[in-house]
Amino acid sequence: MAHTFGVDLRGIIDLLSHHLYSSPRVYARELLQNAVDAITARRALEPDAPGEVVIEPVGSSGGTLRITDTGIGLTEREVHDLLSTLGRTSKRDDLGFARQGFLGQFGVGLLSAFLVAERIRLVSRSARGGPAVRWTADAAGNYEVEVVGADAGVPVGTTIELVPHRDSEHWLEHDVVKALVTEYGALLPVTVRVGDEVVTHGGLPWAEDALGYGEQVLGVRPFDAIPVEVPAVGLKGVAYVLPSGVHPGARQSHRVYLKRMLVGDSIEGLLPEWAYFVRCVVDSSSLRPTASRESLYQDETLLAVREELGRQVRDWLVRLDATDPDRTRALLDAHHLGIKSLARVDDEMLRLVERWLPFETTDGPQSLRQFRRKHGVIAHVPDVDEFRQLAPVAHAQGMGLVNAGYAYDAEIMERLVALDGPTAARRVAPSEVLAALGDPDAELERALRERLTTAKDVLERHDCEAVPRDFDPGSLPALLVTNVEAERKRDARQVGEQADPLWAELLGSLVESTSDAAQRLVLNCRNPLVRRLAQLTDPALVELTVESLYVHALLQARRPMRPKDTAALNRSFLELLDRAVGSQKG
Ligand SMILES: Nc1ncnc2c1ncn2[C@@H]1O[C@H](COP(=O)(O)OP(=O)(O)OP(=O)(O)O)[C@@H](O)[C@H]1O
Repeated sequence: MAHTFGVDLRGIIDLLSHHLYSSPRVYARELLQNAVDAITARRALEPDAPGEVVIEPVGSSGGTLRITDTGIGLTEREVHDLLSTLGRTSKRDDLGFARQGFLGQFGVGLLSAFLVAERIRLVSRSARGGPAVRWTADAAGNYEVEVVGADAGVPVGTTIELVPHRDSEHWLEHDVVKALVTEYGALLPVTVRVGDEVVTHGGLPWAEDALGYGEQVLGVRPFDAIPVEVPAVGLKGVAYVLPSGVHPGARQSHRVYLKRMLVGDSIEGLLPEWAYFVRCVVDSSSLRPTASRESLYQDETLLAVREELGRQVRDWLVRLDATDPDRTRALLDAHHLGIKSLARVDDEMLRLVERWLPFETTDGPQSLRQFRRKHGVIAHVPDVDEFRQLAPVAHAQGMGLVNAGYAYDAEIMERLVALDGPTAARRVAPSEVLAALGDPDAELERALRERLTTAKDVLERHDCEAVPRDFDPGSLPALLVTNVEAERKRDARQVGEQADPLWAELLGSLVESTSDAAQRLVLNCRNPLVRRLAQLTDPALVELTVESLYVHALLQARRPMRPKDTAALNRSFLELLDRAVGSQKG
């Protein structure tokens, strides 16, 4: 024998309120949506039919909330069929596909009224004829239907009345209702009133003043407003480029309307991740909402829309680059991370980065293109600290270096090589820079090494080995580099394989060092102070000079100062001062 499932309405309402909808506030949206759909249905029969929804919150109409529409209304049969059967809807066709033009489709929305009401009363008269009908239902699943009568003066349309739960009255009061209805429905294409106040806008506010609307929505004046459109899903709107201060990890959130009804303010997944500095406000006629209508269904269509919107933002960037260099630079300043990330996979973005984004170089901040024009190749170091150490050395040798130690830099260099060939960019190993330093005069080196033996304690204290070398400019007394022996040996072998024999030999001499000190102080024998150091006889002065040179080189390398470095700085500075003042007195 066949049986039919029974449904416990209380269980279903509990499911809706705790697991489908995030808050009881959605009741306002569902009622509004049904009213608008009813007007749409009526206008399909009578194009000139009135389109108005009036909401009277608790207080203005006694202890209940009333929502009246001038829609298609319901016949007695439809009331039984559509309102009293869970999941039954008039908004799907015979094959079960959502009908064009309607907001609803699942046949459960009306139940959300039970999130705030213990009883729903509905009076309706169908535009298709027949008497007015009254339907009364409670949250336990009991309902009654009665015919009001053909001559009761009920106009075509529907009035729904909610009798609130004891603790839900505030959801139905004027201020809350007005705020909810305005938030969800301000852009709806019908007139919606809360009491006497019309809350609908009439048009799309971003179409009138995109930047002004953006400022209102974002709380800050956008950098720019890009009109976006995806006709395949009836989508139109604006992509707002944020002015600055957005973190790349920040969650993207967009304001999305479906058929002019708000879905939400923090909808994700509408733009590719790289566009983290863009926020959209869009309305679409055919993107699919989830059953709660609080987010978008993640399907192939949404993926295609995401691609297309990403493409439109990117095209805007390319246009900006071609027409407005100053704004392009300002944009890159604010959002270089997102744009760099895009440059890894997009050649036009790569060119934009190459032309406009300032990189730290031995010639000061400049674009890769500028650097390449001067040096022929983008010689880059893939680590910020390494760059800081090597930059003064390289600069002194007239060797140009680019700091490629920030996010995406290395991949950008690889892309440049892939596009423009191996001469476009080249990674520079530390040993390559050090190898360019010459051998000092033998006599001077011998004298200097003797002094360095005197200052052995100072050098040991700083875990440092001193190496005399000969290089330009003579004004630079010393350089401090990290002695990463293993890495240097590896680099040297690598460079040695590629470099000419002379270079390979120089490299070999550097690598042969057996010191396991963590740092290397490269003293410049061309520098007058270093030359004088070689002649000093007072051991205390030798120590003071070596420590001062060390501290100076440390500051030059822009390394973070550890407490013992700060102590050394104070000690040497004060002692030098003391000696200078003392000698003045004498
Ligand atoms: N104000 C109204 N005027 C006319 N018919 C209505 C009204 N409200 C509800 N109905 C009828 O009741 C049916 C069920 O409504 P309900 O809100 O539960 O689901 P839905 O709107 O079809 O879909 P969804 O669950 O996506 O909102 C509707 O399909 C519609 O036919």
